[in-house]
Amino acid sequence: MAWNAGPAWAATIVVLSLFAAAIPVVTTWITKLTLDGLAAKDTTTTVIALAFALAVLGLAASLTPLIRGYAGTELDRQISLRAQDRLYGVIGRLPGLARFEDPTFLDHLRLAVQSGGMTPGQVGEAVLGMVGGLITAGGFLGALLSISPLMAALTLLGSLPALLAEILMAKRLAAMMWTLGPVERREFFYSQLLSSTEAAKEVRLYGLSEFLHKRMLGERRTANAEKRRLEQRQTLTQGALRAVAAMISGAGLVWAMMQARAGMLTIGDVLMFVAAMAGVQGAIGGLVAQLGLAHQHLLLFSHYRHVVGAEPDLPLRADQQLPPLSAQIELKDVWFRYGPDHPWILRGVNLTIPRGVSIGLVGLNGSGKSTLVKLLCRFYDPVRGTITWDGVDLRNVDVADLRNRISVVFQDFMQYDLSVAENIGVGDLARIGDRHAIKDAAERAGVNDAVQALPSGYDTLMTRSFFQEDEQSEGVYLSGGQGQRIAIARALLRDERDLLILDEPSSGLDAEAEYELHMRLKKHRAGKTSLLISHRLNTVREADILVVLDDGVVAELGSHDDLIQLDGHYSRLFTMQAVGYQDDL
Ligand SMILES: Nc1ncnc2c1ncn2[C@@H]1O[C@H](COP(=O)(O)OP(=O)(O)OP(=O)(O)O)[C@@H](O)[C@H]1O
Repeated sequence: MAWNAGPAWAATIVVLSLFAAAIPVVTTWITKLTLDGLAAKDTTTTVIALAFALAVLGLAASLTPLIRGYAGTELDRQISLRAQDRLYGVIGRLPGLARFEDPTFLDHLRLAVQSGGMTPGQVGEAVLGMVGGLITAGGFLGALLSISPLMAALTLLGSLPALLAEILMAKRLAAMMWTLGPVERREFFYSQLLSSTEAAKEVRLYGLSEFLHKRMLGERRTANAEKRRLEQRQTLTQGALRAVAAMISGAGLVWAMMQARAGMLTIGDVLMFVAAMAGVQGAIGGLVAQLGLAHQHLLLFSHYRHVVGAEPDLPLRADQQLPPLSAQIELKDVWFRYGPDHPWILRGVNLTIPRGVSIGLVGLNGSGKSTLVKLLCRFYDPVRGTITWDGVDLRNVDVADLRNRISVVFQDFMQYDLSVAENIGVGDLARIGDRHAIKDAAERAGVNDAVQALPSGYDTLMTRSFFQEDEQSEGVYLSGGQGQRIAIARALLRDERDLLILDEPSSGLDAEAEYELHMRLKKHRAGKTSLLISHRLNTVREADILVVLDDGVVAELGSHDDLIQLDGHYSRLFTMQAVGYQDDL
């Protein structure tokens, strides 16, 4: 990945890293030769040439890290861009909702996002650091061998425990990060609540700040305690290993001095020896640290790989075309629950939605109406039974094709921190710049006048979290009902779709606005296939077919008059609402 992201930068880094690793060894060797030359009173120009070489090496040693650092940062930027592109591309292409409701996947996702796509670059850096460390250590060890094979072996041996300890620590660190995943996600959740605009009202009214604050700190303390434990172990281990290394160096130094005093070593040899001891230990220490880092980054990278390699949460078989709806959508014995441990929500739903017919779907809270909508959009597949579109099983068509044929106002609709025009335009990206179509959709949703009255009309931002594009004026917050109408306009922008689904589209509107909206929608839905969910039965009574969902099945089906005559659930609920209104008179 690092190579593909920026081959020229990667090559520069490899060459400079190897060069930088060799510089200390060559410098030390030349210094030894220079000192020996001076001690032997060498009067040839060799000493001058050696000194000149040292000066050039000094220059290279000071410039190399600078250029290497620049190349490294640039390569990191390119890798990160590529990795983010891939990560969010994969997340965006997940066809269903199941992954977003799976805590294990969400933990992998958090760690993948947290690594920011930097891990491939960091692993590459660490590997290069290790290769560099090997070159430096190898060079110095060679030099050390020529002076004392015993000291060379001891130095090497002294560094091995550090290598093993670092691998162990990296493993523990990665395991800890995984264990702390849910803790840190909860901490993030509390901190978001404390600082979010949406939650600010309730948090203040119910006096939740202290409560959330304490919980947030509680999670942080748990994470800190876990991290502290690991760091204490790490500090102890590293302290012991450093002591061993220092003892070996000290013993080596005493030995070298004694040898020099006895005339067995030259001044250059002593310098070479001292530098080689420090160089080998430094290089192996660096190598060990890089190994630990590489291991840690690789483990973090495994979360990234888990997410980018995630299988689609729905089996994708696009072997059949999805033609425009010509006959009907049919649910046959549809059973559904959100997971094997969850209760059944739908228990054998049979329902036909003929083309050109308006359906009104009613039922008590939790009866499964929105779940049925999610199945029609194929955010999940039925556990048993089938949903067909003109006889074609939804499992066999491309989900993008299916969704392209549907327009929905969800009960929990979105309000984006974008301009009003864009908030409507995202309903049909091909027309996001078509101001005429956007205005037309807003008019049909009954929100055009309100939008025109905003400071910048359709260009007004629907948030006060950002400044407008001019960086001067602020956006606005719309009222609940106005926001809902914008969501309706968004759905109406794609009104040539085959199926229009409206899940509680007027829950936030006042009575007059609701009446007016339903009159507009009635006109709009006439002759089109639509599914309207509402608890206010006077708004669905006009539908061609009313469907009552109860206990996971279609309990009643027919026109308003049929169901009143049937004297069942619908009749009871309708009468209750009607009487409620009359009592108020
Ligand atoms: N993503 C989910 N994971 C697990 N359970 C869920 C999920 N979404 C909904 N449920 C459960 O499914 C049941 C049906 O929910 P659904 O939203 O479909 O009901 P509804 O009929 O639309 O209700 P309401 O009238 O309150 O909007 C509820 O018991 C709910 O707790």
